[in-house]
Amino acid sequence: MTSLSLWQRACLRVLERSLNSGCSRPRHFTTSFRRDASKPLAMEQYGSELLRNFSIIAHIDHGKSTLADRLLELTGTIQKKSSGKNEQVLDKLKVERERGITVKAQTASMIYNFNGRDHMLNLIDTPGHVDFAWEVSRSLAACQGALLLVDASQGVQAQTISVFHNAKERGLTIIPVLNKIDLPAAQPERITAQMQSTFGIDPEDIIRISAKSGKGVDSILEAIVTRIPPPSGSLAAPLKAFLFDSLYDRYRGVISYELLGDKVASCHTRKKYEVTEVGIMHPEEVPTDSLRAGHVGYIACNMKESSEAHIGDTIHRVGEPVEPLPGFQPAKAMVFAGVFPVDSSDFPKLEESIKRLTLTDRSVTVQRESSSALGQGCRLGFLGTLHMDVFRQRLEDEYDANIIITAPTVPYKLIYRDNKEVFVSNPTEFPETSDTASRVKEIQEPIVKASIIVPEEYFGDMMDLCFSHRAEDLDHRYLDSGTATSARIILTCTIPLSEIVTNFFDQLKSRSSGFASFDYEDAGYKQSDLAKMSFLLNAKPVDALAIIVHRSAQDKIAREWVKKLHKVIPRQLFEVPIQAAIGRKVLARETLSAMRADVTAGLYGGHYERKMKHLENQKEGKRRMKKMGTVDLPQEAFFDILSNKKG
Ligand SMILES: Nc1nc2c(ncn2[C@@H]2O[C@H](COP(=O)(O)OP(=O)(O)OP(=O)(O)O)[C@@H](O)[C@H]2O)c(=O)[nH]1
Repeated sequence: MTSLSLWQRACLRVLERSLNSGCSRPRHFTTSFRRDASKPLAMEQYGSELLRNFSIIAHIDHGKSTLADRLLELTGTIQKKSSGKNEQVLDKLKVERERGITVKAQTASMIYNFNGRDHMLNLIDTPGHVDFAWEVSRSLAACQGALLLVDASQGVQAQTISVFHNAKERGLTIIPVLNKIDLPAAQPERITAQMQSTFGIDPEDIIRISAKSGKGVDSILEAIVTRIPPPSGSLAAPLKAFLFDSLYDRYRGVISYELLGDKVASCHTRKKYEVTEVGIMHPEEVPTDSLRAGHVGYIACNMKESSEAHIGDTIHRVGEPVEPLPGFQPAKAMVFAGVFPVDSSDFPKLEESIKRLTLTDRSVTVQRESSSALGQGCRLGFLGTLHMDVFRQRLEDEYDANIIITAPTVPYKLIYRDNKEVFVSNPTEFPETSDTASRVKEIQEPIVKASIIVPEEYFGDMMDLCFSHRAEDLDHRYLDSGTATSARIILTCTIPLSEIVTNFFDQLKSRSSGFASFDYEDAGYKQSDLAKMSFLLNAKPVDALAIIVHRSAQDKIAREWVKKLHKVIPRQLFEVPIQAAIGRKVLARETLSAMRADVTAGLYGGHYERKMKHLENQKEGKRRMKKMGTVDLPQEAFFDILSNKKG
């Protein structure tokens, strides 16, 4: 049998001079392209004036994926489901279906006949959660227009504002859409006024729809063609493709179309590749005879390493060098955690799975790390905690990995006395307090500018929540002008990132009965009084449990954690002190009592002294054990401690 690696190829989503593409695991749809399956799709009939590249942007759950499905159905790209089940076509990952969220931007091309001419509309679906803002900007870089979707019952939310500004800054044409007008709680007039006052949108431009029932959706298609400009680009110019996304497709077999046979090169790495296939996402891969100016599609080529695919790279034909297209801000990892295999012999397999997965999710950073408690592992950087959760779930779902993930840490900045700046995102590398005094001049932590939109009645609770998380510069204003019932307030503040990577979001939701929405953006670094807290079992620190804490909360955190450890660590043959310490100072302690085996059980009657002798021997044995004994912390205990952390 041919080895798997021979079938492995890299797929790159590209935007041909502002064209992109996407690949995903094949599923089967009946498509409206009544084409001869043995022949690739002819693309020359879609000149750039007949192309529209657009995205749907919205706050989480406002209906992007549902609208995408309706658009695909209306254009006959997919068949309408007779079951009426609202399973979303573009949410392809298992984790997306289970959680009902979009994590990974997907692409789909549809054909829409307007004024007697077939237009190709390329839709790039975007995620809504704040953690995935990078995916959103990446998608927007490939578009000329965006549908700004707002839920008619919920109105403008925190991410509606951030995605609107993101699209505006890129000069995209924005088509405002009011969704869910079928809901009894919909307040279209009020939300229209809100959109007008918040974004300066003309109410006349707002299209009212129900993505669920399909009402009004047809007018969106018309607006896409009439309001959004076509992509620019010239057929005569040399090939210039913007690399937008990449995917490692381990299941691909032989490719039947040797379409281009062209050699292309990357502006970034200068490496050359042979193109074995090009095509469009429809929403599955559909091979085409070519990709032309403005088209959004994919290139399959013989790329071996995931690290060779640089998002934002420009691809050109070998021998026809071009000026690279402007890339975009690389993703910035904000939350770091160690990932270790439960069975340490599984490390090579885990590392390989992580490598593969990072090709489909380029925002994750990877570094090897080793821990004396957990063995060999990887330190991964994520965009946020939801992103971390999703990545973990994908590792488990798609690669069958059995892993332990350590508590999340943010990247701290240490400024040494010689003015050298070092970023530390692993608590084990954080200096001890004595070190801090002698060599480190200043410790800084990342802060973010947060905005929370909440109905007036929860305002007090939100203020409390912010204060208890070290928020500063609090400010607020009313979002709804005038006398609307239950007016909504937008609260802004700066807050340390470390405070929101734990349970902030859960508390925000529960303390506002789910009504608050939250968004944040990077606001740089700020000096802070931080220290490394170690946890000691039997006087020995366990490296994988170390955390960085703010001094103001150190006692509380120390007490909580030792209690938790006490609960999950199994009793040993000897007594085990569990301590939390900063430097040499112990802040909290619990004692795990020894398991007492009845060493006298086998003795019949006998002398009292004989019994005592046995007990003394046992005591001595335990003392010896304790002296040299390390506490075996089972992996499940790690799992319990770390997964319970938020509780
Ligand atoms: N009543 C009603 N429900 C809708 C409508 N559009 C979407 N929904 C529902 O709203 C929920 C969220 O819809 P999605 O399409 O998953 O939202 P999304 O914006 O893609 O969510 P993310 O991908 O997580 O950002 C689903 O339960 C949909 O069925 C609508 O027009 N009317």
